[in-house]
Amino acid sequence: MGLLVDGQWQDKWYDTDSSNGKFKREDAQLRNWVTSDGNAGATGEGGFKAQSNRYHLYVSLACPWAHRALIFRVLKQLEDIISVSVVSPDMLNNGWSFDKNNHSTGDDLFDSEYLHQIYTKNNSSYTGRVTVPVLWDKQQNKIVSNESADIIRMFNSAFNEITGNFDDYYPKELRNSIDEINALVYPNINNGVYKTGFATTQAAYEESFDALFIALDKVEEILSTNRYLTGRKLTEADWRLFTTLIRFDSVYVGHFKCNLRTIESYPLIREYLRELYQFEGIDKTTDFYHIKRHYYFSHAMINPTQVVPKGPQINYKRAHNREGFK
Ligand SMILES: N[C@@H](CCC(=O)N[C@@H](CS)C(=O)NCC(=O)O)C(=O)O
Repeated sequence: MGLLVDGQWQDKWYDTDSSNGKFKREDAQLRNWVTSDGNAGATGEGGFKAQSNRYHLYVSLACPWAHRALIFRVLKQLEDIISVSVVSPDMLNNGWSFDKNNHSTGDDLFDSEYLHQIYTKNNSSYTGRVTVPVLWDKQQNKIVSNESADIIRMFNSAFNEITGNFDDYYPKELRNSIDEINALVYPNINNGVYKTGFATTQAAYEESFDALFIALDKVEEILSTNRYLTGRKLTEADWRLFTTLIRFDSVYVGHFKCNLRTIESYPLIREYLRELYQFEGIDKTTDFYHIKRHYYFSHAMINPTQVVPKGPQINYKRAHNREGFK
């Protein structure tokens, strides 16, 4: 675990001393957009036109943020258009690696050993954390984006003319509701589990723990009247929540001490989670070996023995009861 400083790799854990034990996630720095015509998107520079076989996605199958991108690649039928390399689940002294002997596909573009080499290929004096997902432009040999929230919006619409898939997970009429749900889910749940698990003081831990379960209770309440988070239509907001829910009972309950309740103990969320998991193509984006191995083996500061738990045994494929909801 570490980061790049002026292009040099430094092995360092997150600094929580300067924030009273609170984990603060660094903002993604590389924020260009692939667009259908190559014009600049909401942030960054232009020049990234949607084209078949031009872009490559670097992911970890363990990571909830990278998982979003993989899900949108499947939902939007981009599998033949955007290629993928998967890092090893073990993120140790050199950060994410491409060790083919340890469950990585290898780096299909440059055969690099570590993901930080992709960041320095893009900018030889880069300073910052080396995170997944990364969207790489094979034509210009540079990083388009390392922000999953942006990457899923690009995938949602930029390639529509190429794939003929016009499914819209961020439709105009629902944008306000989606943004509202994201504002509840991101800080309290998606990032909330990390804030809880990486807290290094009791007070910081309890603060995010409480906020996390208040937010999950709120989600349970929403799902009592709505099939999906914003109503009848499955949107980006649901997929953003899904990647945390599917890791929750296997990892966050134990490893991150998010143990007031399990997802299996929420009568509505557990069914909703199954519905999303059973959506076509989603199970193949979800890998519980990578998920459990990454967290329990890589965070030696939290789990020094690196022993990975065998359970829990949960059948995400059993029938769910969400069909009745309108
Ligand atoms: N804002 C980023 C966050 C990505 C992120 O933090 N990924 C984690 C893996 S789950 C990572 O690569 N962490 C490495 C590190 O922090 O050094 C996004 O959503 O794309």
